[in-house]
Amino acid sequence: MTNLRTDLTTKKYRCIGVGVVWDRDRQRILIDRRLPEGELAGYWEFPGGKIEGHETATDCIKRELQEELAIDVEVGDHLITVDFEYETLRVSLIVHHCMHISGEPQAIACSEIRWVTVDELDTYQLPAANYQIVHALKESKSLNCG
Ligand SMILES: Nc1nc2c([nH]c(=O)n2[C@H]2C[C@H](O)[C@@H](COP(=O)(O)OP(=O)(O)OP(=O)(O)O)O2)c(=O)[nH]1
Ligand SMILES: [Mg+2]
Repeated sequence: MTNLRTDLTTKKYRCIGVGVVWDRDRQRILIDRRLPEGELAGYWEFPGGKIEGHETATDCIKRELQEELAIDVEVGDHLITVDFEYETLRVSLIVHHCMHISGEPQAIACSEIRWVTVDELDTYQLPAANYQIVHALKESKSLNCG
């Protein structure tokens, strides 16, 4: 009971807009590597960030991708929302498919960027919450391929 109360009062909660950015021929997705210090240091992720008070998830994703990677995207369909609890943080990741419109991705707020296929995602170290996203991507891919 004490632990539960401590968790409820001290655990930070953040709502994050996340983009699965497809290249023009819809073969590859953009992932970035988090900086070597801070939360989830060195993990690979889908780009995104905190939803500000006034924003929709779509607004947030468009803004974050411009700020973090200097790319312009069209935010499309919702893929999945993942609620996940880390040791010191609770997050909701609101994930949308995006189309890359323009701009060569720049590693502004991350250490590295790569375009990868859905199958290649398995070889990268991703935050625990992201496995649900990868699963949803594989499911939508198998549906698309009939
Ligand atoms: N962007 C992103 N965040 C993720 C993913 N998976 C995952 O667990 N997270 C978590 C890690 C962080 O705790 C949180 C997002 O934090 P962030 O550092 O990107 O947030 P931000 O860009 O708004 O940065 P800041 O305001 O905290 O400086 O969501 C993911 O695939 N992409
Ligand atoms: Mg971010």
